[in-house]
Amino acid sequence: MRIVCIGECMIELSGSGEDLWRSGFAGDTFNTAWYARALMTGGTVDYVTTVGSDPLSERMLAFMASGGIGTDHITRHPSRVPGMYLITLKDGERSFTYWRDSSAARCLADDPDAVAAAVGGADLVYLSGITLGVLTSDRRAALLEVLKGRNVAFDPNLRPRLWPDTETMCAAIMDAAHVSRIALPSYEDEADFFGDADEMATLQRYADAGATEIVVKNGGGTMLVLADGDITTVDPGPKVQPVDTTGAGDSFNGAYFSARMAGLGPVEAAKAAHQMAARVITHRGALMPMDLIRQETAA
Ligand SMILES: O=C(O)C(=O)C[C@H](O)[C@H](O)CO
Repeated sequence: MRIVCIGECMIELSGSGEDLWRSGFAGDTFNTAWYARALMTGGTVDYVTTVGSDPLSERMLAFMASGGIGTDHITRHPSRVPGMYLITLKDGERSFTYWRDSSAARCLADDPDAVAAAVGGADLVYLSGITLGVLTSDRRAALLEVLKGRNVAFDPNLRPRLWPDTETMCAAIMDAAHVSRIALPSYEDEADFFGDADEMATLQRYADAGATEIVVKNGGGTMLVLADGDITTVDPGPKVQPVDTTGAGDSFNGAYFSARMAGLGPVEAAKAAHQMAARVITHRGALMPMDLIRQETAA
């Protein structure tokens, strides 16, 4: 089994709220690759992006490789450097400050043939609304063209700051939905920007676009799962008090893919994925160390 995740990994600054910051590497699609890699027992997880030729890019690649994530299809930009973001917390709920306007990752689809080579033979290709939001509209179209007809999983991960306006964002999200078999939207965000009246409206919109396997995530609330034409309501159990919600949805996706690759059905996979996300929000930053992910999952 080979999963290919496409997007932007940044330098992440997380901290205790005082002027002492811990730096790491994170970015939604990379976070998903990380959790999938930690939880999958075999197979390959590759990441596709563009990094720079600077020392921090080297460290980023070394970090990815140290986690067992394939970097062979990551391209280099001669002068651009990685983007960066800083996490601010309020009662465990995160918000981000970004420095990414001219990051190297914005060039990840400059060579569509290279992307086609990277996803060739993949069992699953994963991208997000953030992947789309860092690209120009022509590169976005070229990327979606490469992905047409493949087994594509998509998390809309709505980030309005990456887009000129809500209309452009929503149109691009639905363009990606049309090439996706699996959709993993989060209800609250979707309601904010698409005006969905309830979780079912979110599910229906992605089903209408052509997705046949859908999980509508819902923070700690009830999820909806569409699989084989049936819709199941999944109660995730008691709410967890978050320390830092960064990476919750991404870890959900990684655990979901790992569970599906291991043969679990979508409903069971969604339950396992929710358990992973519930653990992630008790840790600071997007990524838990891989050995801790494995230990806590085994316990
Ligand atoms: O917000 C982004 O673009 C990021 O990728 C940063 C975080 O790692 C991600 O949002 C967490 O889900």
